[in-house]
Amino acid sequence: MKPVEIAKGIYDVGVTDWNIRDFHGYSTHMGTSYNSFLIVDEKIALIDTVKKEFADQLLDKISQIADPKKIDYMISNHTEMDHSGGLPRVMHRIGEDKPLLCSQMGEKNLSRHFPQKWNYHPLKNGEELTLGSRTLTFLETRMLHWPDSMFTYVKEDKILFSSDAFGQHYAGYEKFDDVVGHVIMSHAKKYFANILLLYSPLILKLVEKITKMGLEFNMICPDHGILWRKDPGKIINAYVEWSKQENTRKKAVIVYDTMWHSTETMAHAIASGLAEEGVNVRPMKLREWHRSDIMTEVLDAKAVIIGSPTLNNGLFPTVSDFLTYMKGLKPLNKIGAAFGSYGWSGESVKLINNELEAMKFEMADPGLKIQYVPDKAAVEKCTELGKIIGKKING
Ligand SMILES: Cc1cc2nc3c(=O)[nH]c(=O)nc-3n(C[C@H](O)[C@H](O)[C@H](O)COP(=O)(O)O)c2cc1C
Repeated sequence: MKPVEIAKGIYDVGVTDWNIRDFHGYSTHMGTSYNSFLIVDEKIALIDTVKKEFADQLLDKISQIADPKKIDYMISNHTEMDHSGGLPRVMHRIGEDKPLLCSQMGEKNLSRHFPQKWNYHPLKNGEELTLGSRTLTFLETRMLHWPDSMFTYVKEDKILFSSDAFGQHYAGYEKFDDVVGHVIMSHAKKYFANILLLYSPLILKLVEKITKMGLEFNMICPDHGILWRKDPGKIINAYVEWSKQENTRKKAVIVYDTMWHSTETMAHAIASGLAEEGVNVRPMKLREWHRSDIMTEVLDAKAVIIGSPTLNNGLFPTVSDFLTYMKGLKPLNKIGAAFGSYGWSGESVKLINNELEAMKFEMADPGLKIQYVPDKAAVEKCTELGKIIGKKING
């Protein structure tokens, strides 16, 4: 792929990783891209690099525009290795003594990744750099999503280079929101649900801060996926809505696993009770769905109902896995309930309740456990539980 001129003298020189399916532990349906931006002015700056194994592709693209040795500034918006892994190759080519601009935490974190004694220029929040006709402003966005994260804003072009924020794991020749269309929102949603959800309060503060500063955006350029040029407000509004977690949709997700289908029978009966109450419900079996796909559904669900058989006095391992994962992502304002089949000791429901209560879910019911295979009466109890949860969602 050739470099794409996204505005006069500003190029996306990033690379596409078509086949990546597991991105630090969650699934990508469509690969991803590692975006990197070259700004050619009186001085030349490169914003972010790419994964180590793609560094030569990045350098090839840069060379189509300018000799890499002519790059005056290397800017690192984020230390994570999908953006910094190419730094050793790039610094070697552009000159080891070239200024490497990053946040103050960026300097600390980069030096914990790379032994090279680069010419670090740690930046203060709001610090500016003039490239000639353009001014770059650096905005610290600590913990969005790492301590080192920052944005780079080009005043004159009103372009925000937003690092991992507003990204999506999407690989394609379409580079812009208006070309790819609305389908991109499902990728942006999955990315938010799995990477940013836990920082929702910080996101709301950041959007408020940016609004107060009166920053305007002609384009938002994240480090993954497409660039927002037609409607940058669309992704900002979506982030605000997702971060508020008001969960106004009548939607429930039933997350479960099963060995002999008893817990599954319960899941489907609970689902039919919810459906009777007009709730949009999705039963999702953990060994069929990746935890990150389930989390995407959880993002805008009002209720999350978890089912597990009892196995060796505990939870089925995939259920523990999911509860650990969801707990870390800190979803807010959810209704919860637990269910499961058991043989003799039946600990699973209590264990799930403990976890959901620790996550401050509003419990709809003490939970339902059924011994071995659910009979007709047990199935009715499950449907009843679905209705109880449905009424709570409606009420
Ligand atoms: C290897 C194994 C270990 C089990 N351990 C327990 C246990 O410690 N306590 C219990 O109540 N039931 C235990 N059971 C019984 C299951 O919970 C029971 O068969 C249940 O109906 C399975 O539900 P499922 O069909 O949804 O998998 C165990 C079952 C298996 C296969």
